[in-house]
Amino acid sequence: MEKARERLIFALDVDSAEEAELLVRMLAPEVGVFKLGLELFVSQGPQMVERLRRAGANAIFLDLKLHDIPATMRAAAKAAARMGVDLLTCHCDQVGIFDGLDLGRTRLLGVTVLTSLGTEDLLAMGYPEELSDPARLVEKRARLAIDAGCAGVVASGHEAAAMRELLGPEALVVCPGIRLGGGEDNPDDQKRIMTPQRAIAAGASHIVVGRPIRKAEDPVAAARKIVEGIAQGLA
Ligand SMILES: O=c1ccn([C@@H]2O[C@H](COP(=O)(O)O)[C@@H](O)[C@H]2O)c(=O)[nH]1
Repeated sequence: MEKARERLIFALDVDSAEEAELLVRMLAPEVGVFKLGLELFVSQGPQMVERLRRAGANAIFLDLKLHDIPATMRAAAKAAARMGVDLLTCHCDQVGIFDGLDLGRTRLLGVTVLTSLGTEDLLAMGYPEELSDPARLVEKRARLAIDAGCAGVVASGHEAAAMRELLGPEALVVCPGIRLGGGEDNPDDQKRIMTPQRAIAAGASHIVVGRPIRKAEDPVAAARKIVEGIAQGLA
């Protein structure tokens, strides 16, 4: 089960430092990586990284989805690396953004197409018909992410198999938009959803889960059930 647990990333989408610490203490035995996203980072600031560590988070994923000109992206990535986070997300619109940059233990993940987006959203954003299928755009953006110097990508479970084939066995393929009952569960604002088992079996290295654990009656039991799903997907 240890191998399965390491692949579960829990999204700490709360705005209070105390609530985040409580969740880390409660879920550390079940979860491999804790994700510090925009809500908590903007509310509490960089000090939150150290607070999560002290609460028991072994690995921290800073999900800031950096998006700016190369000089600003590089400077922000270096600042995140100084905090010693394990993973950091960015949008990669230009080749070679991070060329020659030593970020130590911090590995970069390129965001491909947000899991809350579907074909209609891409058309509304101005993408042409041939790129309005999220899978096509994910592939293009994954290539840019790797060319920019990322260790992997964020994509939905629907693209996990294609990502694994394109990027090879070592790449990180991190999949949010996870729902336990697949299409039958409440998707909230997610459009491209998949079960833990199917996402992992398709080639995801990690899955990201927030509300299905946080809003469960028993978050520890929900996390355990997800780890079981991951183990089945690995088998
Ligand atoms: O494409 C993306 C990229 C990041 N996320 C983040 O993952 C979690 C998902 O939360 P749920 O409650 O399990 O839906 C959230 O923190 C997002 O910011 C994503 O969903 N999709």
